[in-house]
Amino acid sequence: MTSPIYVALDTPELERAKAIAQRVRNHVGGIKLGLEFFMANGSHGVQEMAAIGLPVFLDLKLHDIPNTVAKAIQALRPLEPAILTVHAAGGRAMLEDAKAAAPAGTRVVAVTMLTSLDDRDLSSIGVAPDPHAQVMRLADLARASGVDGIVCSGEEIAAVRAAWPEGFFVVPGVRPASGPAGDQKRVVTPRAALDGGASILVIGRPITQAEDPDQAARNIAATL
Ligand SMILES: O=C(O)c1cc(=O)[nH]c(=O)n1[C@@H]1O[C@H](COP(=O)(O)O)[C@@H](O)[C@H]1O
Repeated sequence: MTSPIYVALDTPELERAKAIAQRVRNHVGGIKLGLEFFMANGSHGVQEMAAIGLPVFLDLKLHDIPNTVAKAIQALRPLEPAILTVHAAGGRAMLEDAKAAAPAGTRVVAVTMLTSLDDRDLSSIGVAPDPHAQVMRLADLARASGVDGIVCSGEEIAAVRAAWPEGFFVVPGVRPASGPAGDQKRVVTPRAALDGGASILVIGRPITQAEDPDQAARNIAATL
């Protein structure tokens, strides 16, 4: 069975990203490249990482007017990422245009409420302090817009899966039982996220900051 773990290679250093990917490649299902990597290495860096042979999740969390997001995705088309993120809060037209602009084989997933936020953070941006309701609302919007799925925390995944059985769901903010949460606020274990119905798990620092990333990935895989 292919591993549901996508390792988040959050580094600006191409050689470090390559080295970690090579070390963990037998214990993960794919690699995630985000803003930090993309700002430093651009499309060329993504192509070099793709050559390693694992599926690439390009996590740029696009959020702008529909035309700008669609043009940005058109510019990324040659990369043919397996997964691409946009922000659900960009609204229906943006989500529709993002999906239309993406290559046929790319799953477009909409970030709902970042796992680094909690109810107080919602209040501070003028949104009702109810993470569950906010995620469900944005999941409905994402589904109606025709994108492939959403990103949410492990706290909401079971309800999201029940409401959208065929959706593709990405769960970050997962931590092995003993690990530090760092800047993440809505955290569950990898096992709990998978049991709740996650399609894939995004795991960064628990693997990349470990003394032995390969062993860390193995240990997490053994709990699934
Ligand atoms: O879209 C994401 O991947 C994402 C969404 C979200 O709500 N929270 C979140 O942490 N992420 C990403 O998931 C990764 C989590 O990394 P760690 O906290 O180190 O495991 C980072 O690359 C984040 O950018």
